[in-house]
Amino acid sequence: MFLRRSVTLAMSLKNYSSEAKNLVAVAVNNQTGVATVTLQRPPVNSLNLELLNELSSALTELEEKKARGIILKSSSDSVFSAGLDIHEFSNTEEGRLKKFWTALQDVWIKLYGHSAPTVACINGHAPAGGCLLALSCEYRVMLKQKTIGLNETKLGIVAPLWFIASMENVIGRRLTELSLTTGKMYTTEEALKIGLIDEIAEDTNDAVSKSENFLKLFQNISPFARSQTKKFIRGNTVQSLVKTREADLKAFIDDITSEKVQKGLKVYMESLKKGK
Ligand SMILES: CC/C=C\C/C=C\C/C=C\C/C=C/C(=O)SCCNC(=O)CCNC(=O)[C@H](O)C(C)(C)COP(=O)(O)OP(=O)(O)OC[C@H]1O[C@@H](n2cnc3c(N)ncnc32)[C@H](O)[C@@H]1OP(=O)(O)O
Repeated sequence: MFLRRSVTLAMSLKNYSSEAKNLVAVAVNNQTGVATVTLQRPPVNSLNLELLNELSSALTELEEKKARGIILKSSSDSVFSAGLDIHEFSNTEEGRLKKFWTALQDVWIKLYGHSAPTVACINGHAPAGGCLLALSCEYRVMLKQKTIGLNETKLGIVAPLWFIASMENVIGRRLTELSLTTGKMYTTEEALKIGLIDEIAEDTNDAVSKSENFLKLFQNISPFARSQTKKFIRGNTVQSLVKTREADLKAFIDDITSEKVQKGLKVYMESLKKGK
């Protein structure tokens, strides 16, 4: 039985980051064992080092505590996540850049390969890294009239292979190639048509309820059989990054610190501000 009453476990009170803020809240329903993980870094949940570290710790804890399901959502119902925090890219101090990319790799490895069933409750726009988080889950419910996609080429950057694989495993190679090369952002309705998302929701409550319904499918399935099956299906994709983490990190640092990319990112940030 799924009860609406959620208890906030001790872990949700923990402050995972070095900043005196909670950027990720975790609430576990003690009846169902389902955890709701809420990104809460206004205004747009851009993914900086501190948020990624908190998310990574939360995913580890939910693995250890054998959560029965994870619903990933945003505290805002306008933006799920604006993707990676572009300010992290302009801070080219190598120590932080390395920690930042390593934290993103960690989050993806943990979320993509999590033992618990995962749902992205995409209650807002989800460009780039926001789309990556959604693609890492097993099911996607999205609010109407929002947008989603891997738009990296529009910023003059190249989506790494594991971003590409995450999309390819959901919508196939042909559509992934078209989507990434053009940096296409899909509307919710378009995303449903191509299978990038699974369901459309009217509002956040509806999205949470649809996410919970998906997780109910596993009520009578052995968690071991389910998670091993997921591991067989996703294992190769996860391992391809695990084995190449150092090279991937180096490619990121080389690319992002190049003069050409830095100039392009500056122009992109200015265009975002002008768009207001
Ligand atoms: C060989 C391969 C190896 C390595 C490859 C190398 C590099 C590849 C690396 C990484 C891949 C990149 C992944 C990413 O995720 S990059 C980020 C891409 N994100 C976007 O393009 C989203 C941009 N934002 C938006 O479109 C809109 O903000 C959004 C639709 C999300 C929300 O619109 P809304 O109107 O609600 O808000 P805004 O007024 O636009 O924004 C408010 C505020 O927030 C700032 N902002 C927005 N997005 C970001 C961001 N991603 N990072 C930092 N800051 C962001 C925006 O500028 C506004 O700020 P201010 O003007 O100060 O209020």
